[in-house]
Amino acid sequence: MSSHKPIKVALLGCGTVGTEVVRLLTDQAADLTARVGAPVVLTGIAVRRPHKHRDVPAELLTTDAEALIASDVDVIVEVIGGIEPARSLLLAALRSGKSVVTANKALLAEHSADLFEASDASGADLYFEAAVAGAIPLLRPLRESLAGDRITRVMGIVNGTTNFILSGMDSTGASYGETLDEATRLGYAEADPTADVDGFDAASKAAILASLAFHSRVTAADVYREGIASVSAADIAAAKALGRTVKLLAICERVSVGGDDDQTAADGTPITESISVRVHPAMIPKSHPLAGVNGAFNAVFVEADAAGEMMFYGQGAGGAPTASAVLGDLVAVARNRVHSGRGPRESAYAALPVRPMGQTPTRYHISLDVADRAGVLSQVAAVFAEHDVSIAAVRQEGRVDDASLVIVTHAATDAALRSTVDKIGGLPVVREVVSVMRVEGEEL
Ligand SMILES: NC(=O)C1=CN([C@@H]2O[C@H](COP(=O)(O)OP(=O)(O)OC[C@H]3O[C@@H](n4cnc5c(N)ncnc54)[C@H](O)[C@@H]3O)[C@@H](O)[C@H]2O)C=CC1
Ligand SMILES: N[C@@H](CC=O)C(=O)O
Ligand code: NA
Repeated sequence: MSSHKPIKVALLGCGTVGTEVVRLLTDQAADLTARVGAPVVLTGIAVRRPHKHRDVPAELLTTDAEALIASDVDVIVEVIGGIEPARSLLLAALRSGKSVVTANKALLAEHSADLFEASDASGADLYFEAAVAGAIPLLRPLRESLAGDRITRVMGIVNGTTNFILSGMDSTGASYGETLDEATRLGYAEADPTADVDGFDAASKAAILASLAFHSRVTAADVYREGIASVSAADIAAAKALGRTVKLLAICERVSVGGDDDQTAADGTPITESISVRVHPAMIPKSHPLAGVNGAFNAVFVEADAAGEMMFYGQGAGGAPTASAVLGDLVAVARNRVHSGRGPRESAYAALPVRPMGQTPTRYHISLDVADRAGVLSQVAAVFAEHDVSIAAVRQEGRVDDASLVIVTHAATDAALRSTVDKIGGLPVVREVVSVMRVEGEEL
């Protein structure tokens, strides 16, 4: 039996994730006590609608989240989502020395500076493993296990809803709308699913990943973002024809600053390294390990100087998987309280600047419908040359009166590639730009 006084926990929000947190806390109470070294006791649940039917102890429900935070609880678990009132509630909790566990990526991607400052001022823990890639242990490896290495790249599928939709479109030809409804029914989608399909959710996660991986402060506003709304059946067919598949990727990578860039920091010192943080659909080869990640599963590749390549894979969304990560954090902060310890602090010391997307090296796949006559290829190739974009592969297929031309480029700046596509689209010999998509995960 434990001799330490109970660790009192208050839950804010009781929706998809909150309900599962209550279930796990209840079902595993004895094990949690043994693992923490003290009983972990849920003392209140703040909800918006107390009379709604939920499978949780009704006597714990309250609509007064502030009062719960002001009570003698040790840990606040926040699964409300969104910026306000979550931000004010968590700042109040941290300032009064309560440990905080949150799954709220939108909040962390915008207000981590304030939250970490409040956590530092009082010495209270701030844990958020559930905020990125659901159940998958990813943030703790970045913050702790890899803290002695130099991470160079983090690339992955971090949004379950969009991966569920793209997988459905690729495998069964299911429609976008049908699969989105199903993802919402299964508890994967955000309260407002446009956060998923427009890439905001993945961009928040990319900001959190880049901040931790590169010890820099990156907010959601710094992340280049494209969602999946523009991914068409033609894009998916074009990818399939080339042995590729389309995924919404979050990519965070170090980019060396070349001689031409000549960038300087505000204090005049030359910048030698920057980071690219971006979310967009991309074609990846079917042979790439991320290509086999389907449904609401997430997977994240991490590359580090000494460790080499690692991949983290598992359930990235849904009530129970997300609650697993919340409970893991809850055990960690409870243990810290029992042993008077503290989790890792934020380390934004490297302060690497985020590179504008236009200056980021990317590669494009371009599929064109062109007139089938002599000289077309040379006209198209001339536009690439004019923009200093080098072509890695070309495939041309003729038909009766028109032909298709598929081009994959070598890396060039995104701005040069965009200008190239714009100019090609205006050539009289080009009937239609059928598909344009970035290419990741292969060397040519
Ligand atoms: N559902 C998932 O797969 C995952 C969700 N998350 C995050 O977890 C958080 C919760 O997500 P879900 O449970 O899916 O959302 P949800 O919408 O099912 O639950 C949120 C609950 O909070 C309640 N709420 C809103 N304002 C409140 C207030 N002022 N006081 C008390 N309760 C209030 C809502 O009525 C709702 O029941 C979000 O930050 C989300 O981004 C993170 C990873 C995965
Ligand atoms: N809506 C999110 C939930 C988990 O973070 C997703 O679909 O991944
Ligand atoms: Na996680």
